Amino acid sequence: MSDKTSTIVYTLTDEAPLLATASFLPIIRTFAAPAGITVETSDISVSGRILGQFPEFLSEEQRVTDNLSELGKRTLKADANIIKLPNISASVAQLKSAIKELQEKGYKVPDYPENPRDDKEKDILARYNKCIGSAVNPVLREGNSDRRAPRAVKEYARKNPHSMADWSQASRSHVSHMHSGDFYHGEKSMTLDRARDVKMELITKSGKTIVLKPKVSLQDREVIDSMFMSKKAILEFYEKEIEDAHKTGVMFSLHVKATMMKVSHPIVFGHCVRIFYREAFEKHAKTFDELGVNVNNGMVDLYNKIATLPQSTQDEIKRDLHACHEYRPELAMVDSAKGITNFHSPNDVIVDASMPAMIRNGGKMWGADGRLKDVKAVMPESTFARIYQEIINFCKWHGAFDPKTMGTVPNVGLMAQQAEEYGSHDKTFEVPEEGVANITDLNTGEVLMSQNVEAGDIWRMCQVKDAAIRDWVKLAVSRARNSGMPVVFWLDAYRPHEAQLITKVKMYLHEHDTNGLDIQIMSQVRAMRYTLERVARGLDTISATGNILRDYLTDLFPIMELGTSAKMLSIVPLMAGGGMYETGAGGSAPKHVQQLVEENHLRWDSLGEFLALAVSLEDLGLKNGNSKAKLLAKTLDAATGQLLDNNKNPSPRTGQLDNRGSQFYLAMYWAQELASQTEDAELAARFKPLAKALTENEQTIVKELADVQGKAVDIGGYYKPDTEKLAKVMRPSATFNKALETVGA
Ligand SMILES: NC(=O)C1=CN([C@@H]2O[C@H](COP(=O)(O)OP(=O)(O)OC[C@H]3O[C@@H](n4cnc5c(N)ncnc54)[C@H](OP(=O)(O)O)[C@@H]3O)[C@@H](O)[C@H]2O)C=CC1
Ligand SMILES: O=C(O)CCC(=O)C(=O)O
Ligand SMILES: [Mg+2]
Repeated sequence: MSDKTSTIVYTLTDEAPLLATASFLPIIRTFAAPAGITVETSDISVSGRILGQFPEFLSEEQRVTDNLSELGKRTLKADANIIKLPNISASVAQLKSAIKELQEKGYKVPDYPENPRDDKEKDILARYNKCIGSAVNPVLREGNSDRRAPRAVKEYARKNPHSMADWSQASRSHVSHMHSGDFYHGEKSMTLDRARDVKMELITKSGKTIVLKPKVSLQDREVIDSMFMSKKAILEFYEKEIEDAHKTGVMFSLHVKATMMKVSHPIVFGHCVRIFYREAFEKHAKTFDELGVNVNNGMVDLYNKIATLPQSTQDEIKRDLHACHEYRPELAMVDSAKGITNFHSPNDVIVDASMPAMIRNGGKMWGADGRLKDVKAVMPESTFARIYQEIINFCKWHGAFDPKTMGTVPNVGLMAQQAEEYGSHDKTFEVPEEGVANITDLNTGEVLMSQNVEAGDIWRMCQVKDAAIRDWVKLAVSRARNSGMPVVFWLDAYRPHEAQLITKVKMYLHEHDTNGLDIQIMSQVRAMRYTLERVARGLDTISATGNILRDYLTDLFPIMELGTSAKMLSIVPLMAGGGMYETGAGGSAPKHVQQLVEENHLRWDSLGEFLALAVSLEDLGLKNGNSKAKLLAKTLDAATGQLLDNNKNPSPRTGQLDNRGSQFYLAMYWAQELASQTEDAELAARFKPLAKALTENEQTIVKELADVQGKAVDIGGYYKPDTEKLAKVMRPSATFNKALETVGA
């Protein structure tokens, strides 16, 4: 057993997952060491990523390696075994706060140059841009995605159903998307006949050639798409929908994915804000221009920038903004108590989580008065928005889903190698002038695809590699075989890109023994309807989808079934042979940090980490023939089962069992399982003292963990907490800490 193959890399990320790690990592290391497993860490937090970008601004001791790139390289190795926790996909406002915190801590990283004046500032901005949005996942996801609710978790949810609000047939909530002029309607797609290098260029009406992307190397049989969103069409669409919401008296909400679609969706978001407050923006255009206000980053940007103006001007602008509300619909709120609207920041309402939350709430969102109300959910891109209308239709007709009886919908997602839209940031452009946008072969000059575009349109090219599609089909077939569930490929034959995929899926299905399997291909809306009809009858159905629907469905169904996507198993079988185990599909829940700091209670549920660790250990055991690792996995699964059976999940309420208490119980059950098994006497002997110490001191430890709650604590920072302070806060039980030491390395 070589050292290399016995290593698990555990990521250090941000917010609640990072806090939970401060307590969980010592537990993992205690259990892993007797099996010869080393647990390394890799800091890929926002602050870590920033520091990794600017070594020359830092002192020798402050410098860190670019962990994200290193970890990205590791995913290409056959022995990679990575546990990846959710991380912040930062908005510009979050990035600026992180920079400020680092500067205050003595790290001399440069300011964020919003409007770079020279090459040096342009370089700084380019480096910072690598830290914003979904900067981590696309680098690490060198495999397709397998997300599902483990049986024990599903059973737990059936026995302990979360609340689901009622749906009324009279609900007025609905989804509004564009019906022309969006990415869907003008899309072109092709499968390459051979490897080619291409460029993306704009031939302007005035005769200029603007090269937007000088070179993209494409592989043989790769699928590429060219699509654009018309600015004119989206502005008209917003005007119409805002007016419609106002006239019909429903609340207005906008749902985008500005994290993953970090180039296109902030633009899509900004247009909506400017149309909503059109009169105020027209009146103050000159001032906003001078201040460099950019509401693509949300109203927060506007409020921050006008703060430099004389009070009377600020008041006038605010008055004019408020005046717009007179003839505009009510806006959905993110935090009604603090007056934070849907327009505050493009990352506050993230479609994959926000739409399920709305559906779980009986189709309602919060209004400014703190009440739940019917809402128009605006998602400009029609491609995937329609699935939400379909589920709304279903809920209006059949009522809310019942977590006690509903079936499960696991997902097999085409994600590898920056598949589809989620890999398109570096090939997405806001068109500067009217013209023809071409994807042109660099060697032959052949124009592969061309689009007529106008100034302000968003033009992008997406790619998906043949090997990724082939691997996805293989994964779908193997999940169907292993689970016995039917699989539906959610593919729309009318959409050019998906028509190309359908051809490939049909071709690659022939490579497998599909005898006895139920595999179908259906357009999104039909697939949704078919799946929901089964869900309501308690039947299970695997969804095999592209990258965006992977993201949407792996929040949507888990939130209906389990109350959160954080309890999912989320496996990325890396194409090079290794494995990455993501912890849930959930995010990093900023309000959890606030509760910890104010009340020393962490409500974060580490169930996702427990599940990920078990599959990571199992994989290590299987690949290395390490029977101890396999046994650790088996006993951990049993311990997690006990944790669920005994209801030892964290409570959201201060004073009750929290994340630390839940982790303690996991450790106790795990140690008991190891001590009592008979497969490996050595491991049993190693863990007996720990099992005894934890069992005997259960009450003391739980009390020690509860006693610290209720008071404010200092963890020495938000984006870069102080490691020692954090360890002290997250490991407050001396009895527990001492017991862990009994195992020894
Ligand atoms: N894979 C990744 O790296 C991902 C990262 N993100 C990032 O996460 C941040 C927040 O995103 P947001 O859209 O608010 O989604 P979250 O999933 O963080 O939060 C939604 C809500 O779900 C509940 N929740 C989620 N996970 C857990 C858990 N483990 N234990 C208990 N409750 C949980 C919390 O609700 P409550 O406490 O009220 O019950 C939380 O407020 C953003 O920065 C986003 O970019 C988002 C998705 C994936
Ligand atoms: O990377 C991100 O920003 C979010 C990822 C996400 O939502 C998911 O994978 O489900
Ligand atoms: Mg998601």
